[in-house]
Amino acid sequence: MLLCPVIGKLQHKRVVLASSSPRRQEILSNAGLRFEVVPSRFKEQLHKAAFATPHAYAVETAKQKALEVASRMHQKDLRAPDVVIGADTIVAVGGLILEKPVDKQDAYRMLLRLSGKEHSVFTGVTIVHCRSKDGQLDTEVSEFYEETTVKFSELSEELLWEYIDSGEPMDKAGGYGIQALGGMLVEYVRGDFLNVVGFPLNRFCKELARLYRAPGAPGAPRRVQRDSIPAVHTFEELGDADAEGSGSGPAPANAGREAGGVRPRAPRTREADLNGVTDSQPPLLAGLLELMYGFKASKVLLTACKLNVFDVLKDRGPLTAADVARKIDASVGGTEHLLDICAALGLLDKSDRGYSNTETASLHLASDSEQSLHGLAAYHDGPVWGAFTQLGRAVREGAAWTPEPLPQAPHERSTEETLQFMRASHGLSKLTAQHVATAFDLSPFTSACHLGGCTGALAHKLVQEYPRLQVTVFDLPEVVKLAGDFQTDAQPSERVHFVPGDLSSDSLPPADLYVLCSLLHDWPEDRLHGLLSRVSGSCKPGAGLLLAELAPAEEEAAGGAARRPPGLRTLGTGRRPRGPGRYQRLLQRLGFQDVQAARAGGLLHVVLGTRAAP
Ligand SMILES: O=c1[nH]cc([C@@H]2O[C@H](COP(=O)(O)OP(=O)(O)OP(=O)(O)O)[C@@H](O)[C@H]2O)c(=O)[nH]1
Repeated sequence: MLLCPVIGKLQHKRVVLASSSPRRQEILSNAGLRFEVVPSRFKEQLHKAAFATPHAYAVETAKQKALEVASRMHQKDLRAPDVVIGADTIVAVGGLILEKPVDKQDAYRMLLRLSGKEHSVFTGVTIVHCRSKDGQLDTEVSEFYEETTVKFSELSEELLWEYIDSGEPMDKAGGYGIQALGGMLVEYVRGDFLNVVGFPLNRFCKELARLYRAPGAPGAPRRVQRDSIPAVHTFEELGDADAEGSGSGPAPANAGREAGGVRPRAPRTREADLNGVTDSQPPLLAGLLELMYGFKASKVLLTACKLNVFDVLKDRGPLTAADVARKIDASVGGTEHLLDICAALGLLDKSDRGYSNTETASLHLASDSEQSLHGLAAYHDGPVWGAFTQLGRAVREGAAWTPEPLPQAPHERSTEETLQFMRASHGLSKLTAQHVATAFDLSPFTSACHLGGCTGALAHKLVQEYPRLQVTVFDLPEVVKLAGDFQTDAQPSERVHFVPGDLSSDSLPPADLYVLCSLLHDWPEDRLHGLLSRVSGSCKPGAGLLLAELAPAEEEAAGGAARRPPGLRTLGTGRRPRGPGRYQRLLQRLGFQDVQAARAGGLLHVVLGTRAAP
């Protein structure tokens, strides 16, 4: 029996579930839906840190799963299915996203993290309507997510391991199955139970009802245009893109928007190309053009930050260009043009009532938000931009230059330049500190030394996470002198101490854990070896070394970078970024044992080794 007003809408369509999850298959077939199952081959490895919220990550992953299947079936069958459904379930706790555990230890870490606490389960769902037109796949995407709160009891070690040994956690988000043995761990659930199991049936039915209202009514599925911030070709195109985006056909109130994050819009791009269905442009040529045009988008973003556009729009309703112009003390025409480009880049929302921040802009581009990257923007708009405008001259004259000019020449900096560098580093550290501090269980260590620890953002997170830990921040005297300007907490911890010194020449403060974070990625091999040998020499047997470094983009890690320009974050090293395996081998060669690697959010990977007795 099926309830015709909802599931019946799909009765005469070829429906495909792009999921291998037996739970999703069961939930949907119990609801009377007839469908084929084609598991997606999309790798669930999007950069989590690139998403403003956990649900934005789940929605994007669900979308990519569904689009991959739609595209593959279209190519293979020369006939696309009518509807493809994709879903992704994740657990979010304390700023972390948990997916399926990779092994028993991982399951243990996840369950320990959930023990005695509330967490959120998000399932992102995407419904892709497909049509073949002139041999091309045309897709219309609708997406949403559902959140359920789950509270776990305190779990004893014995119960944890018995549960892990049952094998149940391994294919389940967060390492538990609420519908089976895992139900015993749960104190209460607030929200849709089936959402935790893997598919929010109730919300899905509401979405179908909304989508299949009279054709042309508001809420008809929106055409998906592009899934990243568009490349800037000309400013004029960007203005057009915005006009297209806001004027052409109704977009459902929640499509794209609910995912949080930057909402994509793109100018005059062929749909099929963007969904990866056909890729008529050689990747290198597309990459080449993006490199040529990319600086325009950077400059728009950096300028809007500098003029405090995102501060003015934060926590306010939509403002007109004239309102914004008044507040930033700029011309109305110029401001309007800048705001339009920001909207076209997906940084602002534009409506009839004016402009407002996207969630991402308020979270990362306003100067006073907890996760602000305003300092990083100012650093790139100032010294980094300055260094790059002098690049040709530096190359011709043989002057030393690097893409990150300041850390390389610390003694030549003015106080303001040092502060600018510290603000940039502080923003990034605050964003990644939680992930770095919790990637491994560091509770056996009682003293740590963060080498190049700058403002102490990571040190403060470490002492918050580990109540027995004392942390020394070791950095250049001029940095230590200014570190007091950067309060990371209302109550600075007495367990964080600052010691001035130079990493490459002074003896390192004693500690049983040394930490290096986001420091080594653009160092040449000899300098890297030199520092790691010095650190290794300071480690007593049993002491640890924790390295947290930029993770190469997935395609770079997989060796695909040869076809593309190198990742921008490691620009200037002249080689592919080092993956965790490289650091693991280095530590092993230096006499560290039990060297393990883990992901720390989407931006970093972390490697931990223990110094063996000589
Ligand atoms: O309480 C429960 N929580 C979660 C689950 C199951 O966990 C997985 C979540 O993983 P994902 O969303 O990535 O889906 P996959 O299984 O990998 O299938 P895809 O092919 O769609 O990627 C999901 O199976 C949930 O059902 C659970 O069973 N109980």
